[in-house]
Formats: sequence, structure tokens, C-alpha cells
Amino acid sequence: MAKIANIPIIDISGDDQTRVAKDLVEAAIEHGFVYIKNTGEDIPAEAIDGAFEISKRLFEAPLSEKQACTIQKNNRGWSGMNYETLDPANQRVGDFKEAFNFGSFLHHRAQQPLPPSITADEARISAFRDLCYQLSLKLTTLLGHGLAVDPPTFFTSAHERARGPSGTILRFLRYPPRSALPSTAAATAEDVRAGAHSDYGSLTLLFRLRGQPGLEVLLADGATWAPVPVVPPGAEGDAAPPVLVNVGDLLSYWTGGLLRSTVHRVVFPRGEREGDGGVVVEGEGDGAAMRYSIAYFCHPFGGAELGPVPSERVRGYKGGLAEGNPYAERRVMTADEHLKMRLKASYAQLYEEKDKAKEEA
Ligand SMILES: O=C(O)CCC(=O)C(=O)O
Ligand SMILES: [Fe+2]
Repeated sequence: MAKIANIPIIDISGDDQTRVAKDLVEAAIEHGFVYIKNTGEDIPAEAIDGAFEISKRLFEAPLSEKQACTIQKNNRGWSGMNYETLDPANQRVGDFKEAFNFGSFLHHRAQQPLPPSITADEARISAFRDLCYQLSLKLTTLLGHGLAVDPPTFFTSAHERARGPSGTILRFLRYPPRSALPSTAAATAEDVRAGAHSDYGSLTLLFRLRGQPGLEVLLADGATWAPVPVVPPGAEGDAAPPVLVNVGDLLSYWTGGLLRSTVHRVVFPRGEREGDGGVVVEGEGDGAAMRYSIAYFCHPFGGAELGPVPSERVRGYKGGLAEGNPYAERRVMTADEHLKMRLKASYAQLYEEKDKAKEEA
């Protein structure tokens, strides 16, 4: 069985906040990933359960309801099977997943079409998105302190809603098992549920369900994939699995590569893969079930500039931006410019269709 990634679990409610901030920074440097112990204080287990229940209802809604909300260039809405390709250089077909992106809400009202099956839940989705936002702000503040950025609130103030619109997205995801794929769209042994990628925002919060593994991180050697268990050793007794947090490209830019925007992917359960003897990661996978996850991609306001922040630690770091991230070489000016570049690469169809329409007009 593949060795699991050695990602630490941090309890951010600890009394010694200086220690918490330091531990968080070290995890972000070494792994780019950290588990935040779920004490229920930031995001209650019931709120997570509720969000997954809405997600299930959304994906089970009639196709026509979802299609009416098809994803637009504003990155909001529904994308169907194989529509997004997170690793276009290496994937034969798009990701084997379905997703629904929620942009910002105004007074708990969505600013985008929603499938009628979930419109009654609009305020609950908005409230969940707000909980994710508040936790993200706690984390950006801790990172600011841990890195002794001048001022330590630097990252957090770039995320204040008053600064302007941001690319922040709450995303529901559903990955079908191989057995649910039509024979015309069968997955080969090499196919993945989500291609290798780093995240486009500053921080990502990821919620997963027990018994639904599949996420893997690329280790620092640039060659080894390590599974990231939903419930890591030490968290078995907690009310809910820890929230998995990872550094996105923007925090990596802001810190000149000191914080790692680690490449990751989602694979089909190993037991379902051809020729590997039915090994199931962490003994909890049910290869015949749908896999659900929820990601909160936190972004600063669109005009935020992504140059290195004032911090001795960042200044003293000579490593450069992460290897293995093809975008890391490029210096980008603002959060908005960066997001547009990444979306264009992963939604070829959406951008081609629109460009063609423009040419024909
Ligand atoms: O579903 C997961 O576990 C991870 C999804 C992911 O990495 C993403 O959507 O960016
Ligand atoms: Fe991701």
C-alpha cells in the first residue's frame, strides 16, 4: 500500500497562538497542506453534514436543471463529466467529475442561477460559505503572524470583502465510480478523477467524507504520489474529520515560493484500478460509491498584487517558486489576471466555444 502523506494536524484553538502560527507556517512550508482539527468551533459538524446533503440533492437533480446553470466565464455554475481538465498536458480526457461553483451571495441571495432543487437552501449555502470565509481569515492572520509580515494582517486585509469582488468559490464536487460510467465513456487505468494541479487561490479548505479516499499529493521529490487520508492517524475520535487546508498559488507568489502550492490530484479507488490487486487505500474506500467533496477556494480581491510581502523570512528565502507548477515561473500582476489565465487553461471548451462565436459574429 502506498505510504500516506505525513501532514500534521493542528488545533488552531490552542492557548498558545504564537505556537499555532509557527506550526501552521512550518506545515505550509514543508507540505503545503495541513489538517485543521475539527473542534466544531469554526465549522460545526452539522453545517458540514448539511452542506453535503444539499450537494447530494443538487447532483441528483434532473440534468436539465443542472444544464440550465452551466458554468460561465465568471466561473459560476455547473460543469458536467469530463468538462474541466485540470492537467491538460497529461490527460487524455477531462476530469471524471461533476462540479457546481457558487460565487458570492448578496444578503444570502445567490448572484447566479441555481437549480430549483436547491433554491430553498440558498441561505444555508451562503451561511456555509461565510463560515469558510471566517476560518480562512483566521488562517491568513495566523500565517501573517507566523511569517512576521509587516503588518501581520497583510494577507487578511487583502481578503476583506470591502476591497472589492474576488474569485472566491464554494464548490460542490461529485465523482462517479468506474462502474457508473457509461461504456461509451469508460475510464482507462491511467484516467483520473481530477488531474494533477495546484490550486488557483490563496488557500483552499477541503471537506471530505469518511470512506471516500482518492486525494493524493505529489511529494517534494516530484515523483511520488502519497494518499491523503480523510481521517489521519490521531483524528479517529473527533466528531468530524479535520478540515484539510492547502496553500494555493497566490500565497506561494506572495511568499516567493516559501509557502508551497503543492500539486495534488484525485484518483479512482485503487481497488478499482486494473492490475493492482485490489488494494484499497486506508481500508475505507468503497469503490462502487459516488465520492463527494466540498472545496472552498479562497481568493483575495481581484486587484490584489502578488509580489513578495514585507517579511524577513520571505526575503531570506532563496528557493524560488515551487517546481512542478508550470505557472509558478510566470510573474503575474494581480489575482484577477492570474485566475483568468488558469481558467482558460482548464476549460478549453468554454473558451473555444465563446471565441468561435465571437469570430462568427
Ligand atoms: O475532491 C478532492 O478531494 C480535491 C479536489 C481538488 O483538488 C480541487 O477541486 O481543486
Ligand atoms: Fe485542488
